[in-house]
Order: sequence, then C-alpha cells, then structure tokens
Amino acid sequence: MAFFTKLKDRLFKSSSRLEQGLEAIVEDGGEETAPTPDPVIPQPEPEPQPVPEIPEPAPTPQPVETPSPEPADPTPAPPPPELPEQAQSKGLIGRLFGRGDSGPVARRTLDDDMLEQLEELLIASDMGVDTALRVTANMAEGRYGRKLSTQEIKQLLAQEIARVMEPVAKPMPLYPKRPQVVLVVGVNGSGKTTTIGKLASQFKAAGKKVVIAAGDTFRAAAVEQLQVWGDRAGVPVLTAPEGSDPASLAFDALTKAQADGADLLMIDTAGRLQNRADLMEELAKIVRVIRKIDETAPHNTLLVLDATTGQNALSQVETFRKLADVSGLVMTKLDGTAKGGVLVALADKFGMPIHAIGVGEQIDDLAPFDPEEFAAALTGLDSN
Ligand SMILES: Nc1nc2c(ncn2[C@@H]2O[C@H](COP(=O)(O)OP(=O)(O)OP(=O)(O)O)[C@@H](O)[C@H]2O)c(=O)[nH]1
Repeated sequence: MAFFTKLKDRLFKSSSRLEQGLEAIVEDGGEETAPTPDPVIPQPEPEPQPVPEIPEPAPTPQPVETPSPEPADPTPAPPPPELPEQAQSKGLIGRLFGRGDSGPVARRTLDDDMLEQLEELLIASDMGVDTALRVTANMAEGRYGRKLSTQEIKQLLAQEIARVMEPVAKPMPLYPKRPQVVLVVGVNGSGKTTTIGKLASQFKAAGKKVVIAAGDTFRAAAVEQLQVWGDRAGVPVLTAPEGSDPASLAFDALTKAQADGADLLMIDTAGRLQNRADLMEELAKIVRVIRKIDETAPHNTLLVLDATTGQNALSQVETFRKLADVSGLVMTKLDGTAKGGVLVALADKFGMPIHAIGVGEQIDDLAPFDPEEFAAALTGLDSN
C-alpha cells in the first residue's frame, strides 16, 4: 500500500531508534542460536527459485498472520503460540534479506532484566511510562523464559501497539448535515493550517464542496498561509481584516457556506496558549456565534498535535479539552521525529479518536490513521 511505504520510510527516525535499541537489548545478554526449523510454514527447500518470484513481495507470509492469540487470554497460557515472525522471517524475502535460516540468530531469554530494558526503550520513544509498562507486560504474558530474537520482539511489539490503537482509529465522521462545521484547534505551529489545506484538498477530490475560514485573524502570516493552501486545493478561503473578531468571521463564513450549498466549512483558529483565558473566550465565542445559525455546530472539533513535541502533546490534549469540546485528534509531523511513540501514549491515555496522521508538507501527506500500518512502521517491520 502506497501510504504504508511512505509512512514506513518517513517514520524511520522513530523506528530506527526502536530497532537499534531492540538489537542492543537482545545482544546484551543474548546468545546466538542456530536457526530452528520452521514449525509453521513448510519450507520450499533451498532450490534456488527462478527470478520471477523475487520482485513480488506481497505473497510472502504476512507478518501478523497468526490470528493474534493474546488479546482475550487472561491467564499466562503455558506454551505461547507460535510467533508469527517465525513464519515470516523464513520466507523467500526473509532469506533474500539475510534473515531467516541463513545464519545464527541472536536470541535473549525474556526475563525481568530484559523487560526493564524494553520498558526503558519504549519510554525513550515517548510512549510514556504507563503505556510502556502495559505494552511490555502484555508482550511478556505467557512468554516469560522464552528466547526471543529482535525480529520476534518487533513483531510482538507491533501486535501490542496495534491492539492499543485499534479502538481509536476512526476517520473523521461525516454527517448528512450541510454544511458540516469543522473547528480546528491546536497550538501555533502544530500544523493546523497545513492539515486544513490537506483535508480540504482531499474532501474536494472526493467531490465535496468545501469552504475555509481563516479564523486566526490576528496573524497575517497565518491567513496568507491558509490562502496558499486554499489556492492549492481549489477551495475558497474567507478572511477578515487583521485583528477583527474571529467569531464574526466564523458567522459570515457559515452564512456564506450555507448560501453556497457547501458540504464542509473548516474554521482555522488561533493557538495562543500564552493567554489561555483569552483563547478560551475566543473559541467559546466562535461556538456561541455559529450556534446562532446552526445549534448543532460545530460538528467536529479537531485538535491538531505536533508529534515532535513528544510527551508535551499529552498536556496539550488536556489543555485543549478544557478550552474546547475536542472530538478527535490529528497528529502531524510524524516524519523526521524519533518521538512517534507518543501517539501510542495518546491512544492509551485518552482513548480519543485519532482521525489522521501527517507525514510531510505536501497535500497528500495526510492519511487516515491505520493502527496496523502505524505499528508496523513504528517498529520497523519489514513488510505488511
Ligand atoms: N514535516 C512536516 N511538516 C509539517 C507537517 N504538517 C505541518 N508541517 C509544517 O509545520 C509548519 C507549521 O504548520 P502550520 O500548518 O502553519 O501550523 P499552524 O498550526 O497553522 O501554525 P500557526 O499558523 O502558527 O497557527 C509548517 O512549516 C508546515 O509545513 C507534517 O506532517 N510534516
């Protein structure tokens, strides 16, 4: 899948930190073991396969194929089920990349020391203490005393992460109500403008009529930026004179969106947290005023968070939930940060819907959040 490849490439800072950390943990106290015969997948014996097999990565055994046996199992069942990657790492692709049965594999016995090191590694990737403890405990359940390779740990980690994130992966809901009003909040620089631009463009491409309101009327640069995105997306951007009342702009924008028969109105807002009382009043006033036209508005309040702020994103969620009725999250800038684990912490701590993630500055660098893809990209799994 195209976005998975992009996500995996761009999450390299987070995944390579995890990967290097896992390798170091396994090497530290691990030992090389001879490759074990594959108990799951019958090997197409080492007859060199003709080339046509090679360029086709898709048919290789899926990494998470083994129907995830853990989730519902409350007791540490004695013989843990086959690790799915035992199947995966022995496939043709695995052998091409030097994994699988071509040489000895380092394995380390899962014990308290190793668990502690895993916890520290996950905390260092911004997963947060509570989440890191929970994830490692679940990974260890039923596997204590087993010898695990880096690849196997990655696979288990990815399964656990996907499990934490599954319940929060929800696209932004679309309602029959027209225009649907989407209020976009977040601190300055978190990526609100860019996200609005990307969403507007994607909704337009999906046949929706979109209008944008440049509600951060105090920053000329923010308004200009939004206009650039509006032009790019081919979507009208309503602006007001610098310093004018954002609520009044929001009112005018909703009036126009209604008159034009728009499907969606996206309202950008200011993100000055320096004066919370002012910001709270400003957001509350926007809501009050648009409700004079449509008492059900806003229909979505998206909080945009910057992944590079790491654990700070958690306190931003807490703050903005007090300032506005946040209905869902968008996480930007997952590219180029080693702090991608914060998204797992967010999911675990708040359980709020994560609608989309941003991995770059281009219009198509925003995609609906897919927990399995994210988990695979974050842990650096080789295929999906
Ligand atoms: N690498 C990367 N950069 C992003 C992403 N999303 C936004 N940006 C960049 O982050 C910077 C800030 O983004 P804006 O969209 O202007 O942020 P904002 O929240 O609207 O900020 P203000 O206008 O200051 O309120 C810009 O340089 C964007 O190009 C992303 O997913 N990845």
